[in-house]
Amino acid sequence: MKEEIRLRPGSADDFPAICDLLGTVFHEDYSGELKEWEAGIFEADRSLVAEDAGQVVGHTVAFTRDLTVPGAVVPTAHVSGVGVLPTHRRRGLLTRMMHRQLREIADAGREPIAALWATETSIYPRFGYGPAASRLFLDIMNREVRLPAPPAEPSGRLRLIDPVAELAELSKIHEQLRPERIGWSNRDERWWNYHLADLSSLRDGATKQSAVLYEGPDGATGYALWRVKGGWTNHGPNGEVVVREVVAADPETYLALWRFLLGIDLARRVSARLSALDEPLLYLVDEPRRLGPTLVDSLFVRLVDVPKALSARRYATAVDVVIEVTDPILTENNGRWRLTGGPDGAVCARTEDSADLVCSVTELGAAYLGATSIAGLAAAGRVRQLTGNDPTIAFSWHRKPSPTEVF
Ligand SMILES: CC(=O)SCCNC(=O)CCNC(=O)[C@H](O)C(C)(C)COP(=O)(O)OP(=O)(O)OC[C@H]1O[C@@H](n2cnc3c(N)ncnc32)[C@H](O)[C@@H]1OP(=O)(O)O
Repeated sequence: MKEEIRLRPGSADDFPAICDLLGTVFHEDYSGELKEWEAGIFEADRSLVAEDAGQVVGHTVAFTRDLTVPGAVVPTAHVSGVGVLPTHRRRGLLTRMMHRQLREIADAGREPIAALWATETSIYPRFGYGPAASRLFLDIMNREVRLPAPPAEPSGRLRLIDPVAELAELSKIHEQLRPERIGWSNRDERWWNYHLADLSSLRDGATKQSAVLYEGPDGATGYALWRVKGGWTNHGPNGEVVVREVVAADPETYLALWRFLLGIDLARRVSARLSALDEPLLYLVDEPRRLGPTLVDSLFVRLVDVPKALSARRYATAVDVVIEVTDPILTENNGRWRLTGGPDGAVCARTEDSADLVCSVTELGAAYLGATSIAGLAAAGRVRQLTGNDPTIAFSWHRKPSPTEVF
């Protein structure tokens, strides 16, 4: 009789087989430097494998990190490394792994939400993950856009640095800004090393990673990371600056960093793949159209513990609303919840009162970071508003999410 495919916790011994699987499903070479890179952040005790006759045929892992949400920093299971071998796809293995992983996160009780980046947008809503943030891919014609002049007497100056040698500086700025930046994940030393690792297999024909720091009288206030893909045509230089990250504490720093990136010689394009929907660059340049923005989904959020998650974040205005939630996977979330609170905090408790709105846990995940409008979801028929008590403004936030890394 054919043995059933079983799910079991992963272990450090499974790591080579997991890398082989990830290499197969993501069409990458996960041997050598990529394998070493992944080993630096692998959490064996939070990995889940599907095993068929001794072979690892499916995998997922939840990384232990925090996420900044409106008004709070919340422990968040960062789900990643999801794959099922092509020989075993569409037999419900992902479904089994997602259900088991969510149950384990819920039972552990530490993380009220989970988050992930999806390779394909349609995969995760069925498991309660809602598209909670969007990003802009920018494809900038750098010679066609003008930025305002820098201040006559700038308070800081730019210095090219080795990002690994000056990790402490980068980390300090990141930590100072993180509590306010929706969608940012904390980076301990392992995650900084992972983030800054400059693997040749990830350069896609570009130079090694470069970095610049903006330093004012009281210390560094921002940095940028980028690479350049050199190129020439019959018309001359045609390089592309590939921006990885721009972190700035204030408008002067932000302007200085982008002036620098847009002005790099021998480049005719500047690309950035993690720009926020309210990216200040949109409001700085004279020709935003020449930024070539394309809208793409980014972070998906799953409320694992609905009352805990809803009371963990803050709200833009006073809110007192009853939400009827459906969650076919974590059924303890089913039912009516009264959310009361505002800018200083919130509480959420089970109620028998009648509902103002009805939705699935996926829509709550989509609205959680303040970027997806509840009224918009209602207009799409995804949320049912039963009364005029509309929490759309309360759920929104003054800045859009700006996740800085695909984990
Ligand atoms: C957070 C991350 O790591 S994102 C990375 C996701 N991984 C990848 O993209 C790697 C390549 N793909 C794969 O490894 C697999 O196809 C997976 C993991 C996406 C899906 O695994 P499977 O075991 O085939 O999924 P499963 O059989 O449980 O399918 C569940 C449902 O999702 C649907 N589904 C699965 N994959 C996809 C997809 N790529 N696009 C659209 N729908 C999908 C199935 O059709 C099925 O729908 P149904 O219930 O209506 O029939």
